[in-house]
Amino acid sequence: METVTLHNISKTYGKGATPALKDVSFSVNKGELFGLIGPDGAGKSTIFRILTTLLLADEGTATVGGLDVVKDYHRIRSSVGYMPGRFSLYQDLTIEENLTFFATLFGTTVAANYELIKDIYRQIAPFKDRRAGKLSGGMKQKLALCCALVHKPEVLFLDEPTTGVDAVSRREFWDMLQQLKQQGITIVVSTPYMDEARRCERIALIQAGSILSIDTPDAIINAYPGQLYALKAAHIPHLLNDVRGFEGVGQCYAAGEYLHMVFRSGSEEHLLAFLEGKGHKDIILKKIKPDIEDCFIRLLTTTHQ
Ligand SMILES: Nc1ncnc2c1ncn2[C@@H]1O[C@H](COP(=O)(O)OP(=O)(O)OP(=O)(O)O)[C@@H](O)[C@H]1O
Repeated sequence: METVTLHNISKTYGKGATPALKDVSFSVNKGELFGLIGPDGAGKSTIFRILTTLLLADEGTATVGGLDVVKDYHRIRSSVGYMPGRFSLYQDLTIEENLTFFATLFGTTVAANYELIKDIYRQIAPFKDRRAGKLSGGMKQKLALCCALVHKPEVLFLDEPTTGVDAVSRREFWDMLQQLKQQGITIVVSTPYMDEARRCERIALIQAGSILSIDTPDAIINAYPGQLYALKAAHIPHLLNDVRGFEGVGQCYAAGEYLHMVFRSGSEEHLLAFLEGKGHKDIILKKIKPDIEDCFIRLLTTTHQ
């Protein structure tokens, strides 16, 4: 059953501006952990603002829990949890005061829905008298999640919850989301970190207001056309220039300590001979499986050609 739907949603902020969303359509199933994956400015926050009824789309329709975001905005607001990208807590209130405040706002109490938040809250409870402004990034994130959950929402919208948080806290956060999913909550989460896509059941890759692809991470990876290679040599900056000068190579870009590349028409032997001729040493060229970032880059060029 579909819990969140968007049909042909478009949005432009102000006259003459570049559209933030262009004809976006997708749906999220009940109980699904769905990821919106894309770089800054892709349009992720705009989608969240429309779905949480804070912003009107110019065109298209959207529903949450079967309710229309325009007509039924009031009912939607009480049935969803929203953790906006920018830190949304009251800096001068303590952990406990923030949580009580959000519970009161929704006409409930912390005790009434404690079961849902207890595993997360336990981790920050030792600091419950500390002001939110004095918490670490990871603790702020846990508190914000508790506040978004305290009224037991059916759908949870999390806008870049792991941005600016350390690697361990990021991993812990995704573990928490898996646990919430077990409790039947539908979760829509955005991230600019491609490696986090793997933690979602399905993802939408989004760029410049358009959806490039929607599927499971595995299906997106399996749909990668052709063979991807990783290439390394003693001097990487020159290598990138030289490879780009070789006719038979299609895309080539830096990816960690390697370059990732695909052949357009050339072969491994020809490329190796070409690079050796340019004086490159210790060359490693190997076939690799793409990750989500490779798929994203590939989709970007095929979509914009
Ligand atoms: N209030 C606003 N007024 C004008 N333009 C806006 C506003 N909010 C967003 N935009 C523009 O709309 C586009 C999409 O922005 P959006 O915030 O939805 O992207 P995002 O993927 O969430 O990225 P970010 O992480 O940077 O917020 C961007 O070009 C952005 O500059």
